[in-house]
Amino acid sequence: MGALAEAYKHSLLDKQPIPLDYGSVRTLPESHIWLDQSDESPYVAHSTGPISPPVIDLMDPDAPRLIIQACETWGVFQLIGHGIPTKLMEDVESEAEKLFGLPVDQKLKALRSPGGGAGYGLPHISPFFNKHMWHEGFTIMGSPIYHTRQLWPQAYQGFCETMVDYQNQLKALTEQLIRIIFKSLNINSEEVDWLKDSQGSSTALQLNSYPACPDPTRAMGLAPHTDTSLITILQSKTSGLQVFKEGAGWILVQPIPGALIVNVGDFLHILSNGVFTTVRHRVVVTHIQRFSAAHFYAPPGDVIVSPVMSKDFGEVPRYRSVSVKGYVETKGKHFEKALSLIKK
Ligand SMILES: O=C(O)CCC(=O)C(=O)O
Ligand SMILES: [Fe+2]
Repeated sequence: MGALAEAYKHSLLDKQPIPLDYGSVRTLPESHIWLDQSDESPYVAHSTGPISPPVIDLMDPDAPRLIIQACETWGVFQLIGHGIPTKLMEDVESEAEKLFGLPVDQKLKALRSPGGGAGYGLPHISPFFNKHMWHEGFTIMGSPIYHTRQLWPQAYQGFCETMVDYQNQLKALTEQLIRIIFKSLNINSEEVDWLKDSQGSSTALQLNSYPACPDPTRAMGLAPHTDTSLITILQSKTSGLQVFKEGAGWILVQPIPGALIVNVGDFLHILSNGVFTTVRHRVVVTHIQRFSAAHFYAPPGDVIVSPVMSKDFGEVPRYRSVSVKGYVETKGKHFEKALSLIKK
C-alpha cells in the first residue's frame, strides 16, 4: 500500500458522518458555522492582497532558480508552460462537475469504506475539527474504476480515461519539478531509486467540490493545513484558495487561466532542513460552486527522509530523520503538531 493510502487509512474518518446533501440546504446549519473560531475565521480575508505568489514559466531558462526562490519565500507558485494540455485540464474539471452533480444517493454508493482512502466523502482532515467544512471530495488512488463503476455502472469509461491520463501526466510533471529541486539540494536524482524508476512513489488525486454556500462568510471550505506530500499540484479555474504568508496573513491565490498551482509539502520542507516552506493553506467558499483537483506525490513508505546538510541549507539538522510511513502516522495522529514533534 502506498504511503498516502496508509495516511488515509490511519485517519479517524470512520467516526465522521457523510457529506451534507448540499442541494437541499437553504441556511447554514449550526454544525457548519466557523465564525466563532476567531483568527481562523474565513471572514477576515476575502480579497486579494498587495502581494501574491510568483508565476513561473517552466520554459523560461531561469525557471530552476525562480522555482527554488519561490519554494523558499512562499512555498507556492503558479506554473505556466508546464505542458499539460488545456483540454485535459478542462476535461478533469467537467468530469468532476458531473460527478459532484449526481444525486446524493448516487454519490453515497461510492462512499469511502471504513479505513479506505479512495472514494467519495468528507475532507481527510475532518476528524481534527469540531465543525464541518463546506466540502465534498472524491479521492482516487491508482485505478479509479472500482468507485466510478458504483457511480455509473455503464458509463464510467470517459471519467476513468480522463483521470488516468491526468494522473500519469501530473506524476511525470511532478517528477520533473522534483529533479529541478533536488539539484539545488545537491541530491543526484540518478541515485534516487524511487525517482529513477518512477516506482513505489505514492500519488493521490483528490477532486474537491465546494458547493454554492448560502452564508459564505461564516463557512469554511477547507480548514488550514499543510500537505503530507513532497509536492502537490493543484488545478482550479476559480479563486478560493488562500495561502498563509508570515507577516502578511491569508493571501488569496487568483488562478491564472491554464496555470497549475504548485505547493511544497511537509516532506520537501523536512528534506530542505526547513528552508523550503510547507505552505499553510485553506479554502474559502462563495455563493458559486467551485471545483479543484489536487495531485499529491510522496516517496515510498519505507524511504527515510533526512534534512540535507550544506552551506545553503544549514549545517545543523533541524529535524530528525523520519520514514515516510512513520511521519504519515504521526501526522495522522497529531495533524499540525507533527512537524514540531520531529524537531530536533
Ligand atoms: O481546493 C483547493 O484549492 C485546495 C485543496 C487542498 O488544499 C487539498 O486538497 O489539500
Ligand atoms: Fe492541501
